This record gives sequence, C-alpha cells and structure tokens, in this order.
Amino acid sequence: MGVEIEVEGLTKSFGKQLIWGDVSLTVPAGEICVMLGPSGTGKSVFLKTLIGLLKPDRGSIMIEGTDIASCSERDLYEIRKLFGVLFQDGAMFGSMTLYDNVAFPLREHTRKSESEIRDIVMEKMDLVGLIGAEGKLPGEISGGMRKRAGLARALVLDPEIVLFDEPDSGLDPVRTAFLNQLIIDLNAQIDATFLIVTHDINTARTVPDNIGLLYHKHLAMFGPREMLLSSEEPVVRQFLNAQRVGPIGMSEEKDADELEAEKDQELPPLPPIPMQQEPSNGIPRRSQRAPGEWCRENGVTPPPGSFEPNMTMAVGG
Ligand SMILES: Nc1ncnc2c1ncn2[C@@H]1O[C@H](COP(=O)(O)OP(=O)(O)OP(=O)(O)O)[C@@H](O)[C@H]1O
Repeated sequence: MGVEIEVEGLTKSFGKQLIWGDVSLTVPAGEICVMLGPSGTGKSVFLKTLIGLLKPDRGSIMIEGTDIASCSERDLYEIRKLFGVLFQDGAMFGSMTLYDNVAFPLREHTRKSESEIRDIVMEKMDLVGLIGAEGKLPGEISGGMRKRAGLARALVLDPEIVLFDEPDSGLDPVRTAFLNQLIIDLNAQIDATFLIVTHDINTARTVPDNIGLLYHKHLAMFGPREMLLSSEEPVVRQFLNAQRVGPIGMSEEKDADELEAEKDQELPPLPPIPMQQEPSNGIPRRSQRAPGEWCRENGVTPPPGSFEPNMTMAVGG
C-alpha cells in the first residue's frame, strides 16, 4: 500500500546558492501530499532529490530501509523502480505514438512480451481515460490529454510512489478539476504514495491529506491539511489563502518598510476549510480521515462554515 518516505535534515545548494536547508518530513505511505512554495523555492529540486537525480549536501532520504542520499548507484537503480514520475510537460517523445510512449518503460526495463505489454498499456490508458487515443502523436492532442498520457506512462511499472511536478500547469480550471479527480481516484485504486508539487491553491486546499510549504530556503510547515488550513502562522496563512498582506512579497520576502506600511491592516478572516475531494465512486480512500478529525483531536476550532458540503471556495484578497 505505497511506501513511506522519511526525509531528515536535508540540505541542497548549487555552488554557494543554498536552495533549502534542514528539511525534515515524513510522507506517509499511501497518502497524498502537496508541496507548495513561491516560484524558485526549490520544489522541483526537492522532487529530483527524492528520486536521486540530484545529490543533497547533507541529510537522509529513507525509503524501505535504504538512504537514497548515500546509497550505491546499484541500490538507487533498484529503489527508482518504486517511483513513477509525471513531469511538468508530460515529457512525451514527440515522434512516438501515445501507445509507444506508454509502452517505453516496459520495453526498457522489463522482459515482457509484446502481448503482455499491450495488456498493461491498454489497462493504464483505460485508467486515465485515453482508450481510443493510442495511435495519436503527443503533438496532436490537448495539454490535458498529454498529462494523462504522461500519467499512464508513470503508472506502467506499478509504482509505490508517484511524484507529480505541477500536474495542473497550463490546464484550464475545468481540466484541472478533472485531473484532480483522476489523481484522487487513482490513489484510491492503486494505493500508492502520492507527492504533488503545485501552485494551485484550490488543489492544495481540497486534494491532499498533508500539505508542505517551502519558503525562504526552508520548510515553513508540513502536516495534515486541516492543520495548515487552520494555521495563523503568517507565511502559511498568506500563501494558502492567496493574500497580498503578509511576509511574502513580489520577490519572495517583503522588506521592513513594506511590512511597516501594512502593520495596521486587518487580515481577512480565514476562509472555511473545504471538504476533502472524495473518490468518484464514493468509497473513502484508505488514508482518508473524517472531516474535522484533525481539528477535533488537536483542540483547534476550524474557521466558521468549515466542512460544509457544497461549500464554495473563498480564497484571495
Ligand atoms: N541543476 C541546477 N543547477 C543550478 N541551479 C539549479 C539547478 N536546478 C535548479 N536550480 C536552481 O534552483 C532554484 C530552485 O529551482 P526549482 O525549479 O526547484 O524551483 P521551483 O520551486 O520548482 O520553481 P517554480 O515554482 O517556478 O517551478 C532556482 O534558483 C534554480 O535556478
């Protein structure tokens, strides 16, 4: 049912440029996590470090007893088989049909026959709703379909962990909503651990079990969705509610003058916490918690109107 990723004291720089330092978090097995952060805070670098494409300066990444940060190339090769990755642009080979793109990892990494490959490819194409489009080239389909094809390819080796790098980038709100539903449904179906990097606040507010926020070269907060959505911590509050008032400025941090100028401005109240999006078949995911459970267990009063069904989103300001 998916595997846990335990990150401890992780630090990454390029030359003298520190990207983030001392990041510690546990991505629980089978759950969905979203990683947020202003542009350039190193979210993609974080994903690449998790799959061992980049080496951290310090710290550990434990997956099934192996430390990705320090293991041999051979161990890394084995651990990588646990991962499926959906890259930002789908990363399709432009000259290959969708069928051949999705079949590619099977042909590269397994000794399966072409008829076995066909069964698996068609099963994954079905999972992402692309039956009938196998013969198309990536350039002949919409961005949303390309993402789904990339997702089929990410699933083809039956991963225990799926990483999504901005799955919603370049998609309109309706396609984003469909893709989010697909992500939730897939998580319920394949039970793998999902980590999603996104800029989409609605996705962050409604899809995950846990949210992390990278800001100013560190992990500002990581925890259950309800913890971050009820948090008054200024950076978390500002980011998750898409507000201008707060410590984050146009180019990352506001300076002292900017903060002084807004010190008497009243912050709008926290918007209600929406219900978590559910699988479309109505059967709760294995890791799904009851609405408000974290708040109750931790004695936190959620903002008024939270967890009401059919609540409309109210972010921004
Ligand atoms: N291979 C590399 N060599 C040097 N610097 C790099 C490398 N990869 C990324 N960086 C730098 O690391 C920083 C973080 O980049 P990254 O793409 O991870 O940010 P991000 O949070 O994903 O941004 P966005 O939200 O805009 O996609 C940037 O300053 C980038 O220039």
